[in-house]
Amino acid sequence: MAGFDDLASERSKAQFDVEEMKVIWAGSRHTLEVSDRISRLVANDPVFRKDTRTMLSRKDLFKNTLRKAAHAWKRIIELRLSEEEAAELRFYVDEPAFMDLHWGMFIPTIKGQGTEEQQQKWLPLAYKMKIIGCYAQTELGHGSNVQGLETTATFDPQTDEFIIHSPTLTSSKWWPGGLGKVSTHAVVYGRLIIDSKDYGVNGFIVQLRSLDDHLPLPGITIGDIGMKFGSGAYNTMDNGVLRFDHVRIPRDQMLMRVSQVTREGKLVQSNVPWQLVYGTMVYVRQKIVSDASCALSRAVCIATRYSAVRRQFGLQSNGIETQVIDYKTQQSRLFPLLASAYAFRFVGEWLKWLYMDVNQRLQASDFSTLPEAHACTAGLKSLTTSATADGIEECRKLCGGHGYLCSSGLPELFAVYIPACTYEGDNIVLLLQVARFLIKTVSQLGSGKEPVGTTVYMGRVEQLMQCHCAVQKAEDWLKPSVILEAFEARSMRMSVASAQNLAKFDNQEEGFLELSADLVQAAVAHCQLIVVSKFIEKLQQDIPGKGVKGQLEALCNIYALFILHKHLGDFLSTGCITPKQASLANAQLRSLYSQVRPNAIALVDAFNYTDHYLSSVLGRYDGNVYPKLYEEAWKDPLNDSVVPDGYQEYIQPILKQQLRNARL
Ligand SMILES: CC/C=C\C/C=C\C/C=C\C/C=C\C=C\C(=O)SCCNC(=O)CCNC(=O)[C@H](O)C(C)(C)COP(=O)(O)OP(=O)(O)OC[C@H]1O[C@@H](n2cnc3c(N)ncnc32)[C@H](O)[C@@H]1OP(=O)(O)O
Ligand SMILES: Cc1cc2nc3c(=O)[nH]c(=O)nc-3n(C[C@H](O)[C@H](O)[C@H](O)COP(=O)(O)OP(=O)(O)OC[C@H]3O[C@@H](n4cnc5c(N)ncnc54)[C@H](O)[C@@H]3O)c2cc1C
Repeated sequence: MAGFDDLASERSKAQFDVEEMKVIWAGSRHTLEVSDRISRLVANDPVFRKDTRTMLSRKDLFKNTLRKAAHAWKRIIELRLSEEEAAELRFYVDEPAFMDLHWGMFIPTIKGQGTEEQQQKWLPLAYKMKIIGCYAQTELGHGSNVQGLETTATFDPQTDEFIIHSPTLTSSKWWPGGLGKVSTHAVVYGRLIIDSKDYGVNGFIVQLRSLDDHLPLPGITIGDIGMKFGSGAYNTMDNGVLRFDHVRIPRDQMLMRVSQVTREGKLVQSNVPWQLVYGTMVYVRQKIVSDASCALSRAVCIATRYSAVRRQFGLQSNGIETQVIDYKTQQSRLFPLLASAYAFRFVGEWLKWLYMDVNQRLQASDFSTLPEAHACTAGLKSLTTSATADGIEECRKLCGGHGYLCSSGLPELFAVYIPACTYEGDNIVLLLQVARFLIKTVSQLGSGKEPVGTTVYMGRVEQLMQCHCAVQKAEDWLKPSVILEAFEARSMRMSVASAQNLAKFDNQEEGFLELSADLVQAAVAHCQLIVVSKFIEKLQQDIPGKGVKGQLEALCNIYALFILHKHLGDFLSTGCITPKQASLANAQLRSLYSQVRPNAIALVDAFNYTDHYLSSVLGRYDGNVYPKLYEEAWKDPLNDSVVPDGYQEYIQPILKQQLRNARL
């Protein structure tokens, strides 16, 4: 039968050890074991069913999410799951919910910005979920511009309290997830005012709702901000609005790791940089990069399996049509996304390491790597989420008409994913942060301050400004050193050109605004270089398993040459490569697609996704697409009755009218 046979035959063609690739994708044998076990546990639990999500009203959808969250918590306790296993369980439940913000932002903020004492007080309550918290930073009038927040926290020395207040409509907290209907507490960001002096934005732990009856505490107005894009999707989350009318909290509820307010109302700065107030965002951006590879690989898995099952045109001698995955156009759209999923996985792994490293250094009062950690998390968050959002939509198109059906899983995945381009920092705003970092690095070249970390290549500025690409034949593009040099030279030259253009302005801030579109492109080039170089570094590790390394090399080359092809203008205009070398890169890319083709299904099997997680008829492991699509259609509530509700009121009168007209 079509589908079953197609995928079985594809799997038999694989030229590498899929089980070993699963370990590489998971990160370790241990992680694979945990994620495999937990994903099956979730898939086999009827409470975690997802198939009716797009058909529920907002209220039913939300209540169902609450039910799932409560059930998830119950299972975590009953099974005594570790922190790692519990996080996996929440991941595979696959439904945005207040829990994400509680575990993903509220707790990390207290850990990162609270003193030892504050952590001892609040963390046990949060870990046991005796309180539920969210992260209330963004306001109706200000999101990107954190320093523009208007909420005030005024110290009252009489009572040793802060008075939290929303002075204007635009100061209403707006967007925080989990705030609208669930959270009992929030970390609220507001301006610290002491003795009428404004000391800028700080975080405060504020109780919002009664722990007895869940009603808002006096002075607090709170609610949900309304339906968001798509059906189901992010509407399981209660993004909220919050206003304060002179709400009092004890002084020790200001998060005081970065600066402290004494009983006398004196502000004392710690030796840590003030930017640690932004620390949770660095943590979450790092996490978002890892999650991008999950969302993209999920869409790619669906589109790849379906492309092997779907046949159109080109009758072969045996009378069957061509699998659409065999069309070169399909390959040239699909395989770069497959390669990107792997590339984002590895850069995510590296970023996790970078984040752990910066944290360890911070504990030892070494703050030197913080600016790089900020630039890398901001830039890679931007790059990977934009590519993933676009990639999911491309996968929908790769599945033709059926991709537009909710049962393909792609519309909901797209709707749930796209806000990642906005939350935790608008992607353009974040690239501008990277651009500032690059300009600063370029301006310090030659000053004796050597560039470090991901900008170390900038130390070779003279060589990179002059080098000529050595490619003479298509296979030369397979050499990692050739690819790296081309990407380094492009990034170096774009940053230097931006810095030179900026230097022509008397006012640097005005210049920065004027040149911001070019600066963003320079930032993108730098971030793409990071992704390519981390993929290449990954390949230098010991990679066991028959054929695994070869497949990863092919994917790494596809990623790099696809980016080169997409941004050819950059590479040509900076003189990094010639038009002839560009055309050789293209020829090499085509040949790489042919190399990956027989392995495509096995490469997506290596993600080890359950059908429950994919929630897609088109992406089913068994390939049994058509009977299941047919079956799924009949489940739609519209098909509950043969004659639809409304027939007598609305259809019949039209038909009768037409009949009369026809007789006239
Ligand atoms: C839920 C989590 C669980 C899992 C994650 C997985 C998926 C996520 C799921 C759901 C998401 C749900 C929630 C989403 C939550 C949110 O969106 S919370 C709100 C997030 N808001 C933002 O991201 C706002 C973006 N804006 C900013 O970050 C800043 O305002 C700014 C754009 C960086 C500008 O800052 P500022 O006005 O202070 O200006 P600069 O002059 O540009 O910077 C001053 C110096 O500080 C350095 N800097 C800036 N940011 C940081 C930082 N984060 N860390 C370290 N350093 C930083 C900057 O480089 C300047 O340095 P200098 O040049 O040396 O002076
Ligand atoms: C689903 C979702 C969940 C969220 N969850 C939370 C949460 O839990 N807690 C929380 O506090 N917040 C949350 N947010 C808010 C989120 O962090 C902000 O929406 C985000 O930081 C973008 O800010 P903004 O909305 O102010 O966009 P704006 O800054 O208003 O952006 C609008 C446009 O202006 C452009 N722009 C802005 N500034 C510049 C500039 N300097 N230069 C060039 N262009 C610029 C942007 O690129 C964009 O195109 C959430 C948002 C969403 C969508």
